[in-house]
Amino acid sequence: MYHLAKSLYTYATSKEEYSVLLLGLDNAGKTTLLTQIKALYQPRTDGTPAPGPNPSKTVPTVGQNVSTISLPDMNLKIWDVGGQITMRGLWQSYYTSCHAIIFVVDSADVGQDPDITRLPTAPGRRLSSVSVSGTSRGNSDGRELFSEQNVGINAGAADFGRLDECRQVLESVLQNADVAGVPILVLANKQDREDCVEVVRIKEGFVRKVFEGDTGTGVRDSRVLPVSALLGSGVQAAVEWVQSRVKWNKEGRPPVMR
Ligand SMILES: Nc1nc2c(ncn2[C@@H]2O[C@H](COP(=O)(O)OP(=O)(O)OP(=O)(O)O)[C@@H](O)[C@H]2O)c(=O)[nH]1
Ligand SMILES: [Mg+2]
Repeated sequence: MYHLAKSLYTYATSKEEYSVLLLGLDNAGKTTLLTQIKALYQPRTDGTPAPGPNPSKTVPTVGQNVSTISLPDMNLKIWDVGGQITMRGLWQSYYTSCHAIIFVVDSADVGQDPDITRLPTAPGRRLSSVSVSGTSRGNSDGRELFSEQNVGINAGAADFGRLDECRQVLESVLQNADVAGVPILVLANKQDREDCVEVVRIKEGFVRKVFEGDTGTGVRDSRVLPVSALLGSGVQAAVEWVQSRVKWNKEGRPPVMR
């Protein structure tokens, strides 16, 4: 009887917790986004809002930052991991336990015409040429997948910014069997910048092609949204999308009860 009462009490007082993984190239704005989300959703103990992002204090992430925000019907535990090449090998260790992925793209660093079909191709740069092995389609060592040659660095396509690198990194995330069925939100960040490209161009230029390609077949649910992590515009819509999709996918990836 005691055990029954205890489990009923625990059930009644606990909350569903979902893990959200922030991914994207270095400098995309992941840490800025996490800081903005905290400012919007995580008041300090005295009730005042947490401070918003401060560009002069932002440094490249080495390792991870994690914060839990409390929403009326769930907690979202948000993992911000470093996007530098040397950090990307760590990403896959988060895949099995995440309920959603937010892939952040710097909209001011994909060229003014972000259409992958226009990118010059250099032999040996395509991800399909990467040898794969191991249980999760070759990601036993993510560093190999994300080596400079494989992610299109020094591709000689200055007009396209880091478009090809971005596309290959997104493809390699989707290729991992551990993220199959996980909702993926792509954020076209830095929409406040004058030199940014519109979300529709990022979507049509490369994201849709990645999702519709071979690597995107395991994606259950995806969306592309414009945001400015720095100013906060679009951030609430992004959180709401994640909130609704993790719930919808709850049977595929059940939450942790806390
Ligand atoms: N204008 C503008 N700048 C932004 C925005 N988001 C991020 N930045 C700037 O972009 C730079 C990189 O931001 P970070 O948040 O550190 O990027 P990151 O993705 O966490 O980078 P890594 O930790 O290296 O993976 C910083 O100078 C930010 O101030 C945005 O929405 N608008
Ligand atoms: Mg960071």
